[in-house]
Amino acid sequence: MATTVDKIKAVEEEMAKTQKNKATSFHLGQLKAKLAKLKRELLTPSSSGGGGGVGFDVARTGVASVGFIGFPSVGKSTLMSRLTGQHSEAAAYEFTTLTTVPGQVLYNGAKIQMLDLPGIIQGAKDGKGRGRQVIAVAKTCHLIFIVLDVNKPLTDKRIIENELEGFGIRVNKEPPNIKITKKDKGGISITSTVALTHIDNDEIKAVMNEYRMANCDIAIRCDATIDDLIDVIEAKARAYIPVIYALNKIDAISIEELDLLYRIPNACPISSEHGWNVDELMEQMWEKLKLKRIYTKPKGKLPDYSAPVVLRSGRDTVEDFCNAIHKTIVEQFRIAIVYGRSVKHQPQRVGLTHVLEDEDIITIIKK
Ligand SMILES: Nc1nc2c(ncn2[C@@H]2O[C@H](COP(=O)(O)OP(=O)(O)OP(=O)(O)O)[C@@H](O)[C@H]2O)c(=O)[nH]1
Ligand SMILES: [K+]
Ligand SMILES: [Mg+2]
Repeated sequence: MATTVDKIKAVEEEMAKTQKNKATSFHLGQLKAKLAKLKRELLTPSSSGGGGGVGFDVARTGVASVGFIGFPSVGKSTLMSRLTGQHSEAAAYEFTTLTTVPGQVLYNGAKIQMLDLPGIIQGAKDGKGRGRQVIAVAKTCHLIFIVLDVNKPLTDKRIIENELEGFGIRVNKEPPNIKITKKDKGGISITSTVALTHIDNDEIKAVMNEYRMANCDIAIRCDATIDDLIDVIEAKARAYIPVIYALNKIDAISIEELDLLYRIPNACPISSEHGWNVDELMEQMWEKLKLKRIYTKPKGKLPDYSAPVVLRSGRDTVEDFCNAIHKTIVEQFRIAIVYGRSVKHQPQRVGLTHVLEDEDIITIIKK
């Protein structure tokens, strides 16, 4: 019997043979959906040849985690030791690091977990080396540092991105603005608020057909591609994760070369060995993580600026704040008084569902 990897290869070959035009768009849509389903099968731990993060995952600490991904010997472990003080074995030979090594940094009062990971190689997503387990850990992180050696070709960047993409990670991207609502009958109806330049209705219908979704309303609010549509259907298998390219070993290049590196978006040139520009890397990390520092002000006293409660965006309501301090607080909660960017009036009384912003000051009034 053909393995999932064989089936993927067959579909990819057929796609390569098929020219994209009006007559083939239904067929191509079907193939793309087939491919996405096969890839999910490959990555689901229970299926044959699958690989989850089991064995490579470690206990999570702190408010957010950052995973280090890169080819062997680009300097991930040197960076880890530099940032966290947690020693992670570094050496001139490849695959020095064989498992996840956790460490922690305290930045702006937030405890952030750093995960040094083994190096991956091209083809990792298809099961080469232990790449799948490594990428599975990265998929659960809130931010990924793609570490690159600036002495190596810049095409490495694209190769690593492909590996992550193939594992369902979407790099520096928001989920596509497409809403699919299932119905009992009535077939497929497609509405779009912008002109669709990449897909036609035939293709969309082919994908929905392949997923056995015969009745649904599809509202498209972006110039989506067929891959975007599939990403929305496969939402459970996708992770939208911010990435910073840590361009390491800049001590080995010239100033002219360094100037070019500064033009790459989402990149931060560094030298792990010498500690050059790692402050900048930490600043970029802070921006990408979008954490919110909430200062507590005991009634009638000054706010405590020394130890903020740090929340992640999306889990940033007054209720989340209460739970971050102690589970029982919500039961005794009457009202909160908030100063800062999240409120119009300074101060303002708010309830549990109110969304807080970075550097808000809060007083909890109990029943
Ligand atoms: N010149 C220079 N060398 C560096 C720098 N950072 C790391 N190295 C060297 O690169 C080699 C590999 O470093 P590691 O930290 O072990 O790299 P790694 O990515 O963790 O490697 P694996 O765990 O094997 O995947 C070592 O010889 C380091 O001394 C740097 O900023 N500049
Ligand atoms: K190494
Ligand atoms: Mg290492």
